[in-house]
Amino acid sequence: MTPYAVLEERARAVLPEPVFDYYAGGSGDEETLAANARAWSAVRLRPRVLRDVSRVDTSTTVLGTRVSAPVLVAPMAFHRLAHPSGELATAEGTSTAGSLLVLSTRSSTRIESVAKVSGPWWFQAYVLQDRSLTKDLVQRAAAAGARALVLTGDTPYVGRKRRDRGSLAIPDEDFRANLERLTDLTLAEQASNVTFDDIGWLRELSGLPVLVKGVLRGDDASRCVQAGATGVVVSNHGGRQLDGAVASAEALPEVVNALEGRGEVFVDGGVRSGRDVVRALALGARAVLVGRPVLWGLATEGAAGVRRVLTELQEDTAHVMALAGAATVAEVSADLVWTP
Ligand SMILES: Cc1cc2nc3c(=O)[nH]c(=O)nc-3n(C[C@H](O)[C@H](O)[C@H](O)COP(=O)(O)O)c2cc1C
Ligand SMILES: CCCCCCC(=O)C(=O)O
Repeated sequence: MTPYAVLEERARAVLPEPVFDYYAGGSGDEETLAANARAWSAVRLRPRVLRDVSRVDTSTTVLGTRVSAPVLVAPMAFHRLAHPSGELATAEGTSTAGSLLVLSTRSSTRIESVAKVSGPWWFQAYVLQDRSLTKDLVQRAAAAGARALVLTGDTPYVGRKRRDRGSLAIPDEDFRANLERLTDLTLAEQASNVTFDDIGWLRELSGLPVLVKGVLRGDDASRCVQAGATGVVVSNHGGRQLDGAVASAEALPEVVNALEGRGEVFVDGGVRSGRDVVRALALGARAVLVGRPVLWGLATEGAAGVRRVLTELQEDTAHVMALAGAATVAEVSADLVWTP
């Protein structure tokens, strides 16, 4: 079993089945969920020999913020389903690992409380049916110290997951952690009329740089940047939205080529090892985001588990960089990828 599979099994053992299924599942037949992991494996590396790798530095910057490694925490909903300390534990584990948390609109803990215990963090924005709710959330996030917004663009409707058999109960207090005044629940659903124009709207509201998450095409990435985005996150939502969508590793080169350095490119989906991190950087990503592994760490050991997942990924990244002949993140360049 891979270290990731071992961790996943540990989480399965401690989580109620509906919660595990909600976290682990993908949409439809889970084709894209499976494709994500396979596509990283298909990227072969061309290691350099006879390079001085006696010291390897995995640190880098993301939108100007220094992080200990190019590995960030993806936005994920409802961490209190995994652990009573929820997003507070995730924020603590993330900052002690020197990483950066992207806090979900669907956080089950108040934004301001997370901000107090967090290192650098970004806020993930879903545009909700009642846009005044979104306005309030992003302005609160900016006031609480978020350094960027991540607008998720791939969720006009939530993907249908067969593993969700309707038995997942989200406690009202978790659902409403940041939506106390909500009376009509439908108003807190994702809006299905979000467009490129909303990038400028969010920038103006918050005064923050905006990344667009869920981009899988070069033309969309270009339009995001033209509309004012500072970059994009290449993502298929961890295989939870359009099943059959291209794997993230397959989409990344098209997006990187289209942007030609006009914005920072991040990627997520199936990143499970230092090999995958190095593959992503070599294909042009600034950093990766990891999702489910962080939830498994949180479920099994709280903040310490989140920290462990991130530091093990960092250490593995350093090891893979050394064996590939790259002493710094800048040295992880396109020539490391083998093209048949
Ligand atoms: C349980 C769960 C909840 C998620 N919630 C959100 C969310 O609230 N907002 C969002 O933009 N993406 C959300 N995502 C998608 C992640 O941000 C990310 O794209 C994906 O998990 C990365 O794939 P990985 O889990 O294979 O690493 C969620 C993913 C999972 C597994
Ligand atoms: C009941 C609201 C579900 C929000 C969707 C969170 C998400 O992006 C995901 O589960 O994936």
